[in-house]
Amino acid sequence: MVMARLSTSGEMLVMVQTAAVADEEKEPLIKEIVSALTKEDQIKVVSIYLQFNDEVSDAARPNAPLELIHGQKQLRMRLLGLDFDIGPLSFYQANSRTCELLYGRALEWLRPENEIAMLDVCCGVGTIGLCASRRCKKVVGIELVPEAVESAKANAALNKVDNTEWVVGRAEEVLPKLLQELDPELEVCAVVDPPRAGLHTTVLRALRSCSQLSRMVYVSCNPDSLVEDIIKLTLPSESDEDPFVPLRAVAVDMFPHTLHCEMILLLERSSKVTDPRPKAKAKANSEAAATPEGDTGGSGGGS
Ligand SMILES: C[S@@+](CC[C@H](N)C(=O)[O-])C[C@H]1O[C@@H](n2cnc3c(N)ncnc32)[C@H](O)[C@@H]1O
Repeated sequence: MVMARLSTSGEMLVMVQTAAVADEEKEPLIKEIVSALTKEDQIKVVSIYLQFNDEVSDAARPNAPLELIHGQKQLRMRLLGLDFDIGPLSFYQANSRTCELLYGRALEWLRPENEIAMLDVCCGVGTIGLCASRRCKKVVGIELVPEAVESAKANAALNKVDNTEWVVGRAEEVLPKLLQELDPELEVCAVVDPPRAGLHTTVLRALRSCSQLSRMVYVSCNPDSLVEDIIKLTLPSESDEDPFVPLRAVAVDMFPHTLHCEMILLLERSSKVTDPRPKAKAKANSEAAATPEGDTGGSGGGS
């Protein structure tokens, strides 16, 4: 398996994954890979990693042996005026250009302004949180992969951002405690951007029951898990007076010529949203009253 990542300046990081090889086969294998990947002038391969993976999986595995066999450790990406250094094991959006549109719209809807604190749940190398950090009081990012969290910290320093905090761990283990320990005076908003499986029930419950959390943007690459999670965040229940309400949604064509896309969905607390339905109902009633004998234009029969 070969994973290739192209930077905005045309440089490439490549990770080659094979089954483990005997010690005496390793050197010749490395020589062959490096020579094959660097002889092409048109592609500037600046970093090559080799990972041994004996499991039945073609994904980058955080705990499998990994070796830098050529060039620099990380690839630099430029995004919305900031620089991000990323390694081979960290998630990074596949399409840099569309990614700017995605983050731009997500943050426009989220409005992480002034004194508000922002949670970046499943933050990867900290891209969304860092893009928001100059607008809000504080950003707290949570991410499972240690390499990505190290990059998020380094990326904050690289961009001279000093109001962020990055926590490594599973969101379902870290987030409930983190929300409980928040300064109660602080208003909070959140971006959640989980993997295809969506958010863990514990995370959904913690987000829903945190009254300081007024607004949330859900970024998703899987409409099935998005729908399931949104139902859990919005369905009215007797014990919860103030569920979230979905307000806006848009699809972003992150993967052109495929059936896949990213979704952005804005949720606000129901107490902060004016229900448009009474207005619509009042309008329909006044229109019906203005029609002679309330005639709706039909043949006169009831329904
Ligand atoms: C779709 S990516 C989004 C990353 C980042 N927001 C971005 O736009 O680049 C999902 C991220 O969630 C992380 N992740 C997966 N399961 C997680 C969990 N249980 N808790 C926290 N992070 C998790 C993955 O490692 C990955 O970085």
